[in-house]
Amino acid sequence: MKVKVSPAAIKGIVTANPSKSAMQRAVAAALLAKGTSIIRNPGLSNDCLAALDVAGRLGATVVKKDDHYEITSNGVAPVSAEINCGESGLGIRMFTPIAALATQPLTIVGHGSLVTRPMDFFEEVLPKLSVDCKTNDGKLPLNITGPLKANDVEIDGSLSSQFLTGLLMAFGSVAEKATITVKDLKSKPYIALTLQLMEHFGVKVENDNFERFHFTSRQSYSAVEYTVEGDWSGAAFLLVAAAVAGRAEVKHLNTQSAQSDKAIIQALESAGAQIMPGLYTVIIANNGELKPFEFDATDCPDLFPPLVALAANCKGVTKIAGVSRLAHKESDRGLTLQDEFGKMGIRIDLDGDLMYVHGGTGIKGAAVHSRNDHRIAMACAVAALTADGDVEIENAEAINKSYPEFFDHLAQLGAKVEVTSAEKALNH
Ligand SMILES: O=C(O)C1=C[C@@H](OP(=O)(O)O)[C@@H](O)[C@H](O)C1
Ligand SMILES: C=C(OP(=O)(O)O)C(=O)O
Repeated sequence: MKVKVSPAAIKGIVTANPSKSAMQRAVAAALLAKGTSIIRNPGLSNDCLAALDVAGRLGATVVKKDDHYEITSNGVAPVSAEINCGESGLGIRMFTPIAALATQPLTIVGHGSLVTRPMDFFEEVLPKLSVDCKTNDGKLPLNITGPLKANDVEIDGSLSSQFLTGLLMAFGSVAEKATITVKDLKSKPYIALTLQLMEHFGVKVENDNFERFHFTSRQSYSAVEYTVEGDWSGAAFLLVAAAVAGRAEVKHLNTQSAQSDKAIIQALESAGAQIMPGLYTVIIANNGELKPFEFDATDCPDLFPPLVALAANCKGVTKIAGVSRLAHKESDRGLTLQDEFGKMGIRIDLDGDLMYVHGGTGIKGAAVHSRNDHRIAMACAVAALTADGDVEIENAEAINKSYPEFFDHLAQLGAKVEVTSAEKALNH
């Protein structure tokens, strides 16, 4: 699908989409619980739908009601030998240790960018937990045979926090006395979100400074009701759109959330946008010329694309740290942002872990490509708002991975969005 976004002023009110990070975790906890859990404000993005499918294949009964899902489970009891995690990095890294609680051999697959993302971790760590694991040279498919035994284990958290989320969730239902020790953990706030979610479902884990996670006695997940929070990662694009091109109110955003990407507020503040946060709503407005800023996105890597769209509108050079966290996302996002924003006349320099965005030089109308990366499509759409002409985004359907409502929300805020071709694009 090709979508054309034209320059426009932003004005209006919109409700944030449900967080896929929170929704996928809740689906996993509901699978691990015994009884019926209710998930309100459910996400319907591809990653969320993949999580629901995985829960079904691992034995839960998933029923969609008007405004919520009912997930009934008796713990992990696979009804299929193959589990498909779609394109979700969190999905595969979280559900693999959970699936390994079962005794039967399972094959875990995915598609799109997921087939090129690193999974060596499992081959290294799962055998230490009594799980036989074979990867395809560190990539998908994974073949595992459990059952996983939760004992003391030391892991490396530098590539992704998602592996630790998976181990914590799985240990939560079987560990008696065990400690997970993690070295060099990145994306820490995502682990805070995992612990918060586990506690909501009745499993409590103590930690020392996010370095050691202690399970001290056998616990079990309870089937409960859970309401999915609004998504700071998706909303970041709308908040930046408001900061560069007008004013918007985004509702259903919890400013006390454990989500890492609420840090977008700090960047908007440094850039000089006007910010009016409530408890469950955020109003952002343009406040005249935006200033370049410095920001460390090491622990909130998904903010890079909206930060680049913001920086492109700030007069001067913005410096963002954490580029090394981007190499293994849906695309190699440092390079993708450099290429696609380059087409719109914005110079981006990459220097090791640092990104320099040369902003305020004028954004040009151009034809760009999402590179099958949802956050690149959304960043280009936001950049279009202040461009000197239309920006046409090829493979714009990539947004469905996390935020299918994105173009509708942008249009609701006054952007001119037009589907110029419904045909699926060839990969770039
Ligand atoms: O746990 C999660 O929900 C996520 C963790 C982050 O990954 P890393 O830990 O690999 O940075 C983030 O980039 C991803 O989009 C979602
Ligand atoms: C990297 C992302 O997700 P995941 O790793 O879960 O595929 C993302 O949403 O930007």
